[in-house]
Amino acid sequence: MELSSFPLACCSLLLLLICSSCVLVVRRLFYSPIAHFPGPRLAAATFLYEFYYDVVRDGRYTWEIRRMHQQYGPIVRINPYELHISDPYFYDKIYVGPTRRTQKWHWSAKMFGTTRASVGTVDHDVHRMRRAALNPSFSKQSVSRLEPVIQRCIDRLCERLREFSGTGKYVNLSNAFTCLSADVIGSYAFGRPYGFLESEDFHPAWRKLMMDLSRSTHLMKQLGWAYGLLTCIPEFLVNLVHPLTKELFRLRRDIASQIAKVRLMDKYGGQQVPQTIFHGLFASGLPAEELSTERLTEEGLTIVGAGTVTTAHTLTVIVFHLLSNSHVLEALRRELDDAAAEGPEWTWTKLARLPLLSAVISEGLRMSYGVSHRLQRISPDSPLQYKQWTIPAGTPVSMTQMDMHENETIFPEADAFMPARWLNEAQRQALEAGTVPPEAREARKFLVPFSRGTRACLGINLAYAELHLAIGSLFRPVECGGLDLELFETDRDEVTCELDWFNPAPKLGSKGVRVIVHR
Ligand code: HEM
Repeated sequence: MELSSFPLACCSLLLLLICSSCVLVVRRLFYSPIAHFPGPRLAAATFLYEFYYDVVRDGRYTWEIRRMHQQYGPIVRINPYELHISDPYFYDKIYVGPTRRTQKWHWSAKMFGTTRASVGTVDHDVHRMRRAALNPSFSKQSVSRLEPVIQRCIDRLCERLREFSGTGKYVNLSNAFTCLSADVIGSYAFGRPYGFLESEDFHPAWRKLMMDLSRSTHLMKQLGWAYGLLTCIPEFLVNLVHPLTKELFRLRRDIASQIAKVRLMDKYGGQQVPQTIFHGLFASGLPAEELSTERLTEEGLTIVGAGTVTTAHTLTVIVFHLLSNSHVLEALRRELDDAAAEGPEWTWTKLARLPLLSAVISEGLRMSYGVSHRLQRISPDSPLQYKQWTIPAGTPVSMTQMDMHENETIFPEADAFMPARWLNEAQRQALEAGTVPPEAREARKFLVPFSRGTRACLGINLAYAELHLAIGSLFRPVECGGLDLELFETDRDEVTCELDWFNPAPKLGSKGVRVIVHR
């Protein structure tokens, strides 16, 4: 190309870009199947609106969507393709079981960089196949078999915490719980714990990595192609351009090598093979291409990520509120004292029957939300009817768990930690009278930390087992191994969700929930 024609080529290209952008905007605003839904025109015209709140302002679109609902009503178009609903009574119509095919939206499914894992699988039938292979490892029975491993990790955590008593040093519980959940999932996925609980300071870098990856989900969604590009360039360059991606690659490599080991064990280990999630996958009958190390590495990455931050966050929120509400803590200790007096058995089954402990866990799950990001689902074959609105088949529709859990009509004083809201009247009176309430309330229609339907959390049973065993063990009588904890320079801000990084995150610069361990 001659030098003189270069500016002309640039101008033509620019003009083409401007014209095609205009056509795109007109199409989105006037000819989209959801053009008639309410919402800001700018959000309907371009993803830049969401980009501004989630990338530039670091995870604030969730709150902007709340504002939109105040202005436009319970159904809002929040970007060129997606509708968001704020109505707890509609939740079960979006997050449905196998009776209706449900797809994920390819645009948001790539936010974890694992589109071949169950969590990132768009297609309903492929997801069903992948999920069916994983489900047996996460059934109640399988998790009950895992209980000794979970309890061993919790006992180790308690021992490690006890080492801090009398030293005058505080412990960062946010980090400690992240080590606990990572060691549990490491043991179950690959047959050996990561060993993070042995780290002197509870390995803050691990939690930071998990949260940084969580934070980058918005960028992955908006600029998924950039991640694809990063995977193509040499690793030493990746480190210069984007150090977090280098860490992610390291984690991927580590998981891939763990999977390769499990594969070898599975082939040559005979009867000695430990029952791990990946051993279960190799025995699941999935077709060979589904068992490639590349795909299983993505599954492993999600399992490690999903099984770590979520449970740790819920535990942190629960302990913070218990230590801030002495009357609830005293009642819980009484319940656990009585349970301990019944005999040495200390199992998930026994603890799950304790009404106040279960109520504390439900309230903790409510206040920690599960995930803070809206979850998109698509009904590919049939339209959805919401009030007078017909939502065309194939439209991504989302709701936000945080909106459900903070709904004042359903949960009055939603801001307050009130486990009693999960107890019936008789149980509540018993609690106020200082006795242990008899049995827990069942209906929890609006508590959705794990989401619902075919795409709901895979690890529900594991999470409940960890929560019951960990809270039950931390606050059991001291002579049975329990602990006496006190908050250290920690206020509510440390557990208040200020930023939506898919997982709830507190304000920037947060130091985590810190405690002093008393003798
Ligand atoms: C308190 C703890 C937990 C909470 C609140 C939670 C919440 C959730 C939610 C809301 C989803 C749906 C995400 C989506 O639609 O994109 C999900 C999916 C998932 N969770 Fe959990 N989770 C927890 C613990 C765990 C644990 C311990 C594991 C262990 C492996 C786990 C593994 C997964 C996986 C693999 C998925 C993807 C499932 C699929 O798409 O088929 N989670 N979780």
